[in-house]
Amino acid sequence: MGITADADPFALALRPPADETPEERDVRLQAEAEAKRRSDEIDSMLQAEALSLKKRQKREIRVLLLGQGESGKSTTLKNFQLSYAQRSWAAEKSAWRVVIQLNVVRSVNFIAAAVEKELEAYKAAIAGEVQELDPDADVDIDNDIEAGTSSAEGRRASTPSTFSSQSLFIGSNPAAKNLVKKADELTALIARLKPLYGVQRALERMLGREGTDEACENAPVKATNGFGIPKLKTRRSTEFFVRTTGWKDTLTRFQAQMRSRSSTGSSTESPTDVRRDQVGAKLANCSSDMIALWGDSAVREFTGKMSDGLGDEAEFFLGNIARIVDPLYAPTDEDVIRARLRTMGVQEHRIKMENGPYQGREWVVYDVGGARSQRAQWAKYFSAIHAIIFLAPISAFDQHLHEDRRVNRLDDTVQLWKQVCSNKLIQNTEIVVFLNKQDLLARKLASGIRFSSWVRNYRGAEDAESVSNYLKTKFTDIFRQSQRPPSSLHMFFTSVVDTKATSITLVAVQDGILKNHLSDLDLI
Ligand SMILES: Nc1nc2c(ncn2[C@@H]2O[C@H](COP(=O)(O)OP(=O)(O)OP(=O)(O)O)[C@@H](O)[C@H]2O)c(=O)[nH]1
Ligand SMILES: [Mg+2]
Repeated sequence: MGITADADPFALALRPPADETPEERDVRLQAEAEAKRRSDEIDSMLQAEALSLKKRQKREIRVLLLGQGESGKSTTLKNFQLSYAQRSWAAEKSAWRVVIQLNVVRSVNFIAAAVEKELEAYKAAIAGEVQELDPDADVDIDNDIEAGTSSAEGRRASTPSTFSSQSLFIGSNPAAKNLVKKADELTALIARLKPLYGVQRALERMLGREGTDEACENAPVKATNGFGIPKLKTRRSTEFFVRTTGWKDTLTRFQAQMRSRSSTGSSTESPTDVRRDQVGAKLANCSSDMIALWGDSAVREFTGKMSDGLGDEAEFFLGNIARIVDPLYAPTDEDVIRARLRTMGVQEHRIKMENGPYQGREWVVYDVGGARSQRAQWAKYFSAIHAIIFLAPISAFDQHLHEDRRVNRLDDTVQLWKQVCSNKLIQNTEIVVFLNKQDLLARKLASGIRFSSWVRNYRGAEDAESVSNYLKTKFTDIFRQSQRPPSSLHMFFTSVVDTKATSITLVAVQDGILKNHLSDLDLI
């Protein structure tokens, strides 16, 4: 049996009252007409908004940057900003000063703690107070700073046992023996650098320190061996990060305030001013000792033998200490490109093209955190993107993940690449691969580190071109297995710290994306 008007609760509710007068009827009809007019108005507003959003989206090129931690994703993003939005790049440049100073101080503290650890081990051996140092253990500089101790002091409190002074001393780094010849000089130098622990903390607070990524510490991840690479043990990952991009606005505003205060001659100092002044003074005081530490041949030899630990930015910034700690220091384009600030979560960046044939069009670039604990967040960005740029840092073939030292970085990249290729959500997406860090690969191979020692199946020459071509073939083979159209893969050899070469690569990337997405991008 069907529902009658009497049984339908909606019809019942909307039915005019049975005793409605003609006047009441007119009022009711007028109110109904007014309600309909307003509803139509809202509908057409929503329609217009949806249309304008669609139009805007048609003018967007949405790109997702993927790859393990330190693969060069954020550096690639900076290249987009430098190439396509020079005005906003210039406006934000000065905000990077604090990050760059933090990069320098962090590297110096890391080296000082590593050297100190070796010298303490040597002294203990000489004094007969031998304690076992784990040759594979890393300097946990963040914990030392928090605890207010040096790395070696912190370590002294750990379980002692015995072994021969010879093996103790040679333990962690074969280049360590040359440090001993200068033990007293280096110990005094490192003692003078102690104020830099406080400077590191202060700089982190200026950026809005958010702590460490507990989730990725000692993560029990099973190491897979795509290339048959040895595995090592875990270590803590405690690199500084900020979660949002807001720090740039805060620092830019702060710097603008400073400029206006100095131009008006105002002398009222805020706590941040005081902190900044103290940081500046301590940096200036330690400047010559920082330069001396990095300039020391034994220290340089020792750090050169540490494959994991110092970031790729370290060498560049340590070579420029005097310039960076100068009170009038203003970051250059290259400084900003090289600055390292770990990404957490997924950050959306809108880059409006300020010039060129696509002026007015907008890049929407999603920059993700690459550490293992971050990767679960990637998938929800897979839909509605035009392209993925996959960063493979191929110089890292002899290095291990910060978050899990059992896992070789090249091996991890290969596993990630397999996952990207087999993902069903991105079957129609352009895939761009940057076989990145070519400059470091060339340098590493030239220094005598052999690719074939780490990738046992490799039989080619030990030069960057041969190794890169070998990897290109391997990456292409994996892509082919996914049975996707070969035309959707674009592969480039890159060093994304080279901004000139990268800007040319980005034009090729843009052309590749636009060519294959003519139908869904509103092109002239
Ligand atoms: N020499 C050299 N350094 C590079 C290259 N690409 C990136 N770097 C450096 O490597 C470091 C890490 O780069 P990022 O761009 O921060 O890496 P990321 O992939 O964003 O890392 P997460 O944010 O941790 O996921 C930075 O200090 C860069 O300057 C390269 O091609 N050559
Ligand atoms: Mg990043």
